Amino acid sequence: MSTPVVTIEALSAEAFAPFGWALGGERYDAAATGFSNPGSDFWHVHDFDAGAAGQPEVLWVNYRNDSLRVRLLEAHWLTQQAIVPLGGEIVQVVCPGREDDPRTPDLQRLRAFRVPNGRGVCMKPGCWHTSFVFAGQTTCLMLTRHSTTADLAAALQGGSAASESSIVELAALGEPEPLLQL
Ligand SMILES: NC(=O)N[C@@H](O)C(=O)O
Repeated sequence: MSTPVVTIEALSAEAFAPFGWALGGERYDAAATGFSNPGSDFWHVHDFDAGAAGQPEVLWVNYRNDSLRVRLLEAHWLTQQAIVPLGGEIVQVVCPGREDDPRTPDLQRLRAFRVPNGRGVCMKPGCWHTSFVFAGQTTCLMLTRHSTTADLAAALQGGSAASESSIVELAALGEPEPLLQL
């Protein structure tokens, strides 16, 4: 089974639109709700949705996987999830579910985006994903859902299946593990 190679793409709102929203940027968006003066700018970029009855949660996340090989993917079924790198960059891998089975990633449509410091992404619920760095560790601010985090942490710590998230190993699907490249 040959190893698929996936080229890491530059982040843009258009390219990321099938998976969610690209966030932020250095330039003030005068067309958005906000304000600018010589001392600061603020502007609207996204209305985060933690899902019905969801309590939005800020999570601090460190990423250290620099293998650039996609061995597993994760999806959260109730909430959007935003990731904003702080002081570094990440590579965000995203993948839609199969048309006939959203609970299984459609690996033919897997993509990877470079998310630089000062930008971010917010994924739609059900977006299969995983994250990498090029070297070292990148700390990120994450917006997610309180119950999803508690459910996922309990599952990862206890070895049980999560209810609000799914994690699949590509090998268990009989799929090759893509390698990311610039
Ligand atoms: N906490 C949590 O949900 N983490 C994962 O979704 C992830 O992408 O890191």
